[in-house]
Amino acid sequence: MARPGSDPSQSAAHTKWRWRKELLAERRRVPGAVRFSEAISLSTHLTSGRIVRPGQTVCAYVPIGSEPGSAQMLEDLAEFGARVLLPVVTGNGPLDWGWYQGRDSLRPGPYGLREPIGELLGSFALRIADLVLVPALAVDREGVRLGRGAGHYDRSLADTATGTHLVAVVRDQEIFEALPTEPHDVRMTAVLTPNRGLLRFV
Ligand SMILES: Nc1nc2c(c(=O)[nH]1)N(C=O)[C@@H](CNc1ccc(C(=O)N[C@@H](CCC(=O)O)C(=O)O)cc1)CN2
Ligand SMILES: Nc1ncnc2c1ncn2[C@@H]1O[C@H](COP(=O)(O)OP(=O)(O)OP(=O)(O)O)[C@@H](O)[C@H]1O
Repeated sequence: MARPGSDPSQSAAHTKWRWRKELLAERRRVPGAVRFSEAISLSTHLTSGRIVRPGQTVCAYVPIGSEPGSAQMLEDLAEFGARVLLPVVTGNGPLDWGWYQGRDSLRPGPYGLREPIGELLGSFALRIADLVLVPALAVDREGVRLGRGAGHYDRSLADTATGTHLVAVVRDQEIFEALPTEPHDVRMTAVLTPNRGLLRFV
């Protein structure tokens, strides 16, 4: 990828915007068959018993567009015995959460998202999670994550209990040496990729 340089005359927010554009363009070029096999690999890691154990609570996400993963990943996690929470966008504040109750329990939400139809548990539901799978466009060696730029996850993750694993999910090529960062960015504790599995930062 043509990586946007770190021009000191540009703000971090502007540099982030340039990274997002490149990363999204790169993702759109990934053939469907590659996406499909990468999604299977992610599911295999998540149900290996080394990342999540049956009975644990996982905040996951329903992948949209070219994001890594699949709706099947949620089914696989549930079948494995994990309790799966999904994010619900309610405005500009932190995300709300609802239980994943099967593929028929999703309805269309904003930005082309699919969201759970059940009861909303409130933003603090995140505190019962053992692990949060965080959608990301890229992550760096220090755990800095680049998201879509709406700030939903940064606002939500500030509330997680200490000890909660924060796992960015990206493609193997989306781990970089150093990404632009701002003070509100919440560091990930690990990254999960299809081919390398789980890499811990701390
Ligand atoms: N799957 C998923 N769920 C998520 C997020 C995410 O990044 N991915 N979010 C992370 O904060 C929150 C929602 N925020 C979002 C903010 C912007 C866009 C967005 O720009 N969507 C594109 C279309 C996406 C595509 O097709 O690739 C758009 O509306 O043009 C999506 C989600 C909560 N749920
Ligand atoms: N904890 C916070 N409190 C208030 N505003 C915040 C907070 N975190 C992020 N923001 C605001 O949200 C906007 C987007 O932030 P940023 O570019 O870091 O998003 P992102 O992490 O890439 O996206 P997302 O979290 O939605 O996936 C910024 O304008 C930022 O000021």
